[in-house]
Amino acid sequence: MASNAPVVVSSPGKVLIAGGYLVLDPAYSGVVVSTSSRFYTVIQESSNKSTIRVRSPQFENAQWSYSVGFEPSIAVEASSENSSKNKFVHLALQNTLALAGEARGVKKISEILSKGLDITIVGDNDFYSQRAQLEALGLPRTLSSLSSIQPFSPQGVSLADVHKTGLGSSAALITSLVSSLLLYLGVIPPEALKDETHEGRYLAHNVSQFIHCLAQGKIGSGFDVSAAVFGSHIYTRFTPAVLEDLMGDDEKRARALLSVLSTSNKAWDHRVRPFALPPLTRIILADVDAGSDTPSLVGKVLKWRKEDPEKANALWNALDTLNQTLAKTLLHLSDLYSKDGTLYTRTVSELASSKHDQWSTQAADNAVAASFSEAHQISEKIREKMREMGSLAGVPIEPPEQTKLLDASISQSGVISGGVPGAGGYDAVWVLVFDPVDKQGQQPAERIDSLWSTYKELDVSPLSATESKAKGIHLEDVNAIRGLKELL
Ligand SMILES: Nc1ncnc2c1ncn2[C@@H]1O[C@H](COP(=O)(O)OP(=O)(O)OP(=O)(O)O)[C@@H](O)[C@H]1O
Ligand SMILES: C[C@@](O)(CCOP(=O)(O)O)CC(=O)O
Repeated sequence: MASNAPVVVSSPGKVLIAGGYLVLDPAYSGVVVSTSSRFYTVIQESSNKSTIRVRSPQFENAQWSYSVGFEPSIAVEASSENSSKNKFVHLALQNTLALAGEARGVKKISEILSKGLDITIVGDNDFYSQRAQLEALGLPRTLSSLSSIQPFSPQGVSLADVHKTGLGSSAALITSLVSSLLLYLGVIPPEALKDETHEGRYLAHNVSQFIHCLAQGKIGSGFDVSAAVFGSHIYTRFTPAVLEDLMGDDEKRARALLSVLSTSNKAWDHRVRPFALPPLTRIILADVDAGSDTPSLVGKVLKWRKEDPEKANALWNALDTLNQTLAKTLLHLSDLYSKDGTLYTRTVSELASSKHDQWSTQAADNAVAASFSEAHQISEKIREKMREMGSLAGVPIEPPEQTKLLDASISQSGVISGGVPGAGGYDAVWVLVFDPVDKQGQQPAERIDSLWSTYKELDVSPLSATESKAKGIHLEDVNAIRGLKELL
């Protein structure tokens, strides 16, 4: 694929709307929604022989040079002149190039790299808190203010100091970087990034999943990388054993990279089942400025599960049934739309201007209203169980401050459901609202916007993301992405 035209590959961020904690166990599944906010990796040929230069122009001090050696095997070395390190980028380069060497032969890879590479990485504004930008522009924290911030806005800080919003920046970054390299080095064809079921996409998944685990120093559930590769879906994790051999030992890694990461390795047992939010709805995310430490929440919940397995398993089974029912109900709504779009569209317009407790009248003889009402009730039960898990494990999964914010949000007209994403804590919420075709009067999204921007008890800032319907990794045209070409 090496050519003079830049190769641009994007990957979406994620929101785990159901299945936090449970998704760590292959016996359960999580419902993950991919976001319109994406990471973009641009690869261009450079004139620096066997040198790879990587830039992240949104950050201070974020340019790294690497030299590539080919004898006795492919080795990527960071230049001693780099003023900072980027472990995620370095490991992605080292392991993707090594795998490409195994797949295509070291000679071929050294030919492709004979001119060197210039790589530019950017993330949509949503991945990083835009509070400071909005303040500098004198704008309120609303959805419309966000659209006036320049794309890929400079953050004015180094990567180490940036305030992330929880959309999975490192997973989206690794996936777009790894996939763009696999494409550039001819390991996968462009079709892999267009066709949802192409084998090359599965390879991009396995390689990204491994490198993300290696960079994070642990084998997590991997739902974030999976969303970055495949888009919204119902995710069941892989058994961690598949990666164990590659995690610690450099020697084993050098020998077994391709055989472990190959799509023919049957030890990859993760499952990706289709999911999408219902038509004429919109997810709205908020960054809440009261960070919590996900690893410590996870550690405590898993410790509680070990100590009190009977109670924990009963709670997890009940939660899983609710999570799967929520996914099924939301998917059923897409079916109802396909069967009778007119009824569906009309019902959404009606429900959009009333509160969830008034939907039961329509629900009696309208399957669309009944399913939306059910989706509301199930997600409230999920919140209840997540709070119960929090209090049993002694961790703030949906702390009282977030309960108040969510209750106030969900009681607005036209709001279907909501919750704390992923591991929960203080730092984010999501809500699902109607987005009717017929936009008369105040819209549900505007009600949420106005509630959040005037909310006094917590510092809430919306994100601009909606659900990405483009299924995961995407091959882009540099001219079609606003603000990208100017950064190259
Ligand atoms: N724009 C970028 N350019 C280069 N590297 C980046 C960029 N954004 C993130 N990274 C890499 O990802 C690392 C952050 O990973 P970490 O796992 O802490 O984030 P995360 O959990 O994915 O965050 P969040 O889910 O809040 O977005 C950074 O230290 C850096 O190595
Ligand atoms: C708690 C957990 O299930 C989800 C964490 O998700 P998030 O980073 O809070 O979006 C951990 C994991 O799946 O890796």
